[in-house]
Amino acid sequence: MSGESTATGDGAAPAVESPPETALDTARHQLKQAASHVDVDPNIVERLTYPAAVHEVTVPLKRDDGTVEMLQAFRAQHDSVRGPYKGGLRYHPHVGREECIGLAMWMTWKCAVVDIPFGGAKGGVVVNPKELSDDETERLTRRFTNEIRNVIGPMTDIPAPDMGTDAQTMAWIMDAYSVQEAETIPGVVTGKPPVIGGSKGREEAPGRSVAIVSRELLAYSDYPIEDTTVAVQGFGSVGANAARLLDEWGATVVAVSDVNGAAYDPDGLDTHAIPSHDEEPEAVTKYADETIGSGEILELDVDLLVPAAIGNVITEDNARDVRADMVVEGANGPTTFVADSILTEREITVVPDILANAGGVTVSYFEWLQDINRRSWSRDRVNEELEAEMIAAWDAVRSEVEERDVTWREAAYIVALSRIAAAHECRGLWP
Ligand SMILES: NC(=O)C1=CN([C@@H]2O[C@H](COP(=O)(O)OP(=O)(O)OC[C@H]3O[C@@H](n4cnc5c(N)ncnc54)[C@H](OP(=O)(O)O)[C@@H]3O)[C@@H](O)[C@H]2O)C=CC1
Ligand SMILES: O=C(O)CCC(=O)C(=O)O
Repeated sequence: MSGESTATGDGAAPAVESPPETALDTARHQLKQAASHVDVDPNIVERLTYPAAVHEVTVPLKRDDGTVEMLQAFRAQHDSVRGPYKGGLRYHPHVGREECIGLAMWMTWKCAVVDIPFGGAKGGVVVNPKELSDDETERLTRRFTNEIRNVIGPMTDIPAPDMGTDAQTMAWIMDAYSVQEAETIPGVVTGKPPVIGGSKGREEAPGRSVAIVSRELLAYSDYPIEDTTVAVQGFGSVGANAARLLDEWGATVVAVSDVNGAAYDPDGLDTHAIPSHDEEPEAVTKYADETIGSGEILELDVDLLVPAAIGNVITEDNARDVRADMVVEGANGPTTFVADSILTEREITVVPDILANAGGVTVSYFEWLQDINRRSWSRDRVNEELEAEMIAAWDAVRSEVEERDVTWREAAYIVALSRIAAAHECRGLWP
């Protein structure tokens, strides 16, 4: 299938080697570790070790030259005890079945940490979006929507953007789905453009929550933000928004990177002058005076490191070279399980993805509420409510850190797993 040959194409030029642990391995290890801290029915843990369903489809893509390529695509649905499945869709050459399951599990915990009434899902198409024209991306998206339309819906499973997809992709999904249903159904996806029911502030939200959590961690650790140095790997929806906010709030952002490498200035970069992935892909190093490698950014001697690109970048091989005092995970699963133990042993504080980047799905929830009510919120209201939700989640996790003397990741899992297990107990697991 040509989707498989696309998967090994060189267009994305990954800056890291193939993953030593799959997202699913990591997610399962983390669940097992969390379960050891919580008084939870082992049958519930066993249930949560597996996805409820994984839908695998093949999508014919008609290229502009008239040829047709068959692409592989997935939608993994993990758990819906607290509400409809929720999670992003990525277009990336390395999308895989196990990766989608692991990412769907993280969505379940993430929604529970911020206490929003959704479960976890994730999906994607095995394709390099940088090799597609806009027309090809639209055709692919509409056809993919048709292939999964029976398993998505505003009350069942609600996709959103992730790597390689954006607001326009969500608009095409909403349109393709609505045409089939013969009515306009904005709530089938979130992360849409505001003109068709998207929420103001959704695009910046995951980066904003990474910045909020970083700010809280710095205050908690007695690091004045104006004396703090930061490095951010990935300058897309998550990384660029996080870097720019931290810059605005007084931190010195010394390095930001994309797939080609990093712009570096020990005196601080002007993050607004560097094009984000949305503004111009692969342009971070284009205008920089000084550059370093994409991997090197992870080993800079900074106070705070924010990996916000792809998964599995901090591994057994480089975890001992990380020199930051704190890591706030912007990407999903940037730290492998083994690397996480090494960072813990080295007393490097790691705030996990399921808390740090949860602002995206939180504002997706606000968007879904706005769609149901057919009433839009102001950007100020969105940002104020996001701030309140993130601080509540931060406080819940911080309490567990303090009371149980566990890592921030264990604490976030304890909060999530307790809420999910309580819902399973209450609904009854075994019919
Ligand atoms: N978008 C969302 O709502 C959310 C996303 N996330 C997670 O955050 C991460 C980033 O997503 P998002 O910001 O949306 O993605 P984008 O596609 O907007 O941006 C990704 C960024 O990472 C860079 N990048 C890609 N591959 C590599 C690589 N191999 N090495 C270094 N840099 C690389 C890209 O560079 P280039 O421009 O050169 O391609 C780009 O700057 C993912 O893990 C995603 O799952 C988490 C929560 C919500
Ligand atoms: O907004 C959403 O529904 C999900 C965003 C996402 O995929 C994520 O948080 O990883």
